[in-house]
Amino acid sequence: MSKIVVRKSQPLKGTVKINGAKNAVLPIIASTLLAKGKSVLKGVPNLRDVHVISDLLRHLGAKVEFNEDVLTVDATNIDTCEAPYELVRKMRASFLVMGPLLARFQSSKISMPGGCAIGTRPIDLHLKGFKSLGAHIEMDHGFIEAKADKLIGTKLYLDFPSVGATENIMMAAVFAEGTTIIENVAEEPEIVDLANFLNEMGANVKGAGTNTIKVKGVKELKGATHTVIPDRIEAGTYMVAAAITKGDILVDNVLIDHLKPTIAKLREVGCEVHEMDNAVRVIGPKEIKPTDIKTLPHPGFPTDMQSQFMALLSVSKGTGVVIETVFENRFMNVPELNRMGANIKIEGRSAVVQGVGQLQGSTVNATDLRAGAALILAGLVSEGETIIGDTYHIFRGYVDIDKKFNSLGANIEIIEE
Ligand SMILES: CC(=O)N[C@H]1[C@@H](OP(=O)(O)OP(=O)(O)OC[C@H]2O[C@@H](n3ccc(=O)[nH]c3=O)[C@H](O)[C@@H]2O)O[C@H](CO)[C@@H](O)[C@@H]1O
Ligand SMILES: C=C(OP(=O)(O)O)C(=O)O
Repeated sequence: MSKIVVRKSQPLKGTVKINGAKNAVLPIIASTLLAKGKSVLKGVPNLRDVHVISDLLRHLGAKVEFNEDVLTVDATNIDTCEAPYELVRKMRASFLVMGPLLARFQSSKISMPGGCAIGTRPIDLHLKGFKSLGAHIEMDHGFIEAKADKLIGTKLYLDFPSVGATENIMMAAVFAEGTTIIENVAEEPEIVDLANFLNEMGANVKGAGTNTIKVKGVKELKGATHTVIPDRIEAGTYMVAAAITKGDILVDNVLIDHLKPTIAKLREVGCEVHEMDNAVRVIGPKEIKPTDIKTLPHPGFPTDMQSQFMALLSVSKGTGVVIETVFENRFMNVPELNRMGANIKIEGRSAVVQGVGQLQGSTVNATDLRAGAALILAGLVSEGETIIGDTYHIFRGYVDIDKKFNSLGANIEIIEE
């Protein structure tokens, strides 16, 4: 397995181009199962997770090709509606094939996704939605089997605006008889991108981006061509890199509207942030001011940016509090940052981050994807070398992370072992 070595760097300067969003493309790829004919997805990031879901679709019988950043899927012929453990355990988003398979074939059997380093991550809300549409759900030997004679439009209220449940139920409802109204849904930009793609394929989905989505059942979907939205979390990570290294980075290919909470917090810590049409320039402050952060469903501060800001606050001039309300266990990177000399204390769902003058390079482990990104950010301003293990988490979500950082003046090396 590879390790990432990060050496202390000068202030990072230059331009970095952001790839398509992992969290948009995964549900969109799953949704291609709904259509007969070929779908062409553009701006697809070359990430481990994209390869995992492509393999899952191939296992089901779809034809999938991935060249440069274009992924084509033809799911006209599907051989099986069963997704095995080996494919689902690699990535929780694999469970997103259940909604489309149930919608198109009235049957689907998917291995239960496990928890992960950030929480137990149950799927009860997904199942509640399928049941409400008329599916019968059974759990058997670690599999969840959903079956229906036919799905019928329904009205349901999500107890929590879960991103995955909103996506899965929205996809399950596209062929249901009548109209499905889902209330208290997630409003993330990735939900809007999925709804746009579904509509491009011929679905009738309204309200994505608000807290109520209405899906009017249609008879069939056809393949469509779609460009995936830019990755707001990858963008945010490079924006924090400008702040922590006191550099000056132009982050290109972004949608400013999706970056509002990140921009607001960067301004609070003293950054100069210039918003442009499709780019944002972040100039780091001489001294990083502390701030408080509370993660929330969109449009609140994204949990996927929490770890990166934790690294930033570790070197601020003062004390900040980070409250994680979305996942119950997303502070696994705190002991790793503390190994690097940070001063962070956890109290339940809050972390009190007292800024220190200097971090020290250490041997640390990426406990999850964004925790890994946070360790890279911390490594950029640590004395000496930071050696990061369990790097596969990082490659789930960041394309060419070493090359992109090095083009800005960093000294990051991937060592294959
Ligand atoms: C591939 C993808 O898009 N991943 C994102 C997605 O994950 P994911 O879709 O898994 O996240 P959810 O929004 O579903 O989870 C949020 C919270 O709801 C809980 N929950 C969820 C479903 C359910 O049936 N029951 C339940 O209790 C979860 O345990 C968690 O505490 O949204 C998260 C929240 O913005 C992001 O951090 C992830 O990067
Ligand atoms: C938690 C994340 O992803 P996933 O839901 O795929 O684990 C993430 O992108 O930070």
